[in-house]
Amino acid sequence: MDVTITPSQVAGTTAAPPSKSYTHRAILAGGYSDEVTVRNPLVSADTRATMRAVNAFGGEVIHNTETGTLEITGFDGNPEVPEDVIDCANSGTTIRLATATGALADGSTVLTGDESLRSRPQEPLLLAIDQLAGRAQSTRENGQAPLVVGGPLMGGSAPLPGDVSSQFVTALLFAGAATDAGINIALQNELKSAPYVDITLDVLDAFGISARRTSQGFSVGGRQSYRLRDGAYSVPGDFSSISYLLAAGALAGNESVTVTEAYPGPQGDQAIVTILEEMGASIDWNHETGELTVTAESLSGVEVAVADTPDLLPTLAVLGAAADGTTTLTECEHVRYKETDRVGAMADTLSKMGATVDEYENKLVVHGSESTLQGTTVDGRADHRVIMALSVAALTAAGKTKIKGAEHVDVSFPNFFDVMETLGVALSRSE
Ligand SMILES: O=C(O)C1=C[C@@H](OP(=O)(O)O)[C@@H](O)[C@H](O)C1
Ligand SMILES: C=C(OP(=O)(O)O)C(=O)O
Repeated sequence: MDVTITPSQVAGTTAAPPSKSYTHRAILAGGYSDEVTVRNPLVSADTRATMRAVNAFGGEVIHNTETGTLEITGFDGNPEVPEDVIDCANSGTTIRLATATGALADGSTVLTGDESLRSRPQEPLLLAIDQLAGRAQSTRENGQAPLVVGGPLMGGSAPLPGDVSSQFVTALLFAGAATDAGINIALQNELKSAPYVDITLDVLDAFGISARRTSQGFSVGGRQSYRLRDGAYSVPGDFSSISYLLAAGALAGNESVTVTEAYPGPQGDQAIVTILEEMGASIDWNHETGELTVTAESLSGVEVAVADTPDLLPTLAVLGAAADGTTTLTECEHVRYKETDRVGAMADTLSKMGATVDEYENKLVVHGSESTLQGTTVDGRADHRVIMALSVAALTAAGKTKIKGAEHVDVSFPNFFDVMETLGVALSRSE
């Protein structure tokens, strides 16, 4: 599907979609448990991949469309050897978390995904699993999926680089609780995307699993049982998704845009609120009611290190292109290992729209004052975040912008374009 966006002003109130990161973890923790209800889950292409993984390991995930809940019967810490290959589609979180889960089973698990996923790095996790007495291989021996993993993983200590993906840490903490020995992770360098491990610790704690930071990295004790403390697990709103709504309101609001279900918590991407304030947007955030309101002002450029918040880079690049002055996004090398190289993708697509952008290995500089965005046809690179960020850029461009392959928003925000329409965006869909 292609979406053509006419420059529009936005206003109104909309609810934040449920968090993708929390939903993946709640589904997997439900899989590791006995019986669990997950309220307010994100049901999207990526979280469906994690549901498939839990089913493959012998659990059962049922989406009750009447209550909007997921009813999970878990495999209770003992994943079965899957009957078939697990298709993780486009989801990095799924393949990493399911790879470590597969390493617990007494047999082999085969995992693969789409072309994008099969190009993303997995080697550090495979080496760690080997170190922990499991077996893990890339079929092409290039550190990428398809992967074959076998167990049972005993646990122990493993070194891990911190600058490729925090999902390796998350994967080992989830699986480590079900090993005999537990797992100690020794980080070899500073952890990027660190708040995502805070989300992991938050979900593990809710499921009664004790895991912690150590002076070297992280540690989880073995022989623990996943048992949800409360009757059901409720997923909070997603701040990465919220970032597009706030950016639209900050750049193209004729009145304010209010996002509900925006409660403060461990999500690193809630930094979008302070970054927008620093750029000059007017924001009102009621932490108790979860209402977050933005009113458009003229924005000025900022310097932001995205080490902790990689998923904000596309949104920030667009904000920078529409702001006065220069926006510099630093510590962004790991943002190249996503569904696409998002540093390169934003540099190319925003340049095509008329922005002046300088791309460096670990830095993206957007010269807002030298940029006049023009509507044109851009390729969404089959990447949900690139597509959503470009949709926001299109609101302020001169003329219409056509975004190709826009259906990929189904990865994290399936009704993104419907929500944009309810906020006043004029758009059309075509095949
Ligand atoms: O654990 C998670 O839920 C995620 C971690 C981050 O990835 P990396 O840790 O690979 O940077 C983030 O970019 C991704 O969208 C979701
Ligand atoms: C990178 C992302 O997710 P994943 O790593 O799970 O594919 C994302 O949602 O931007």
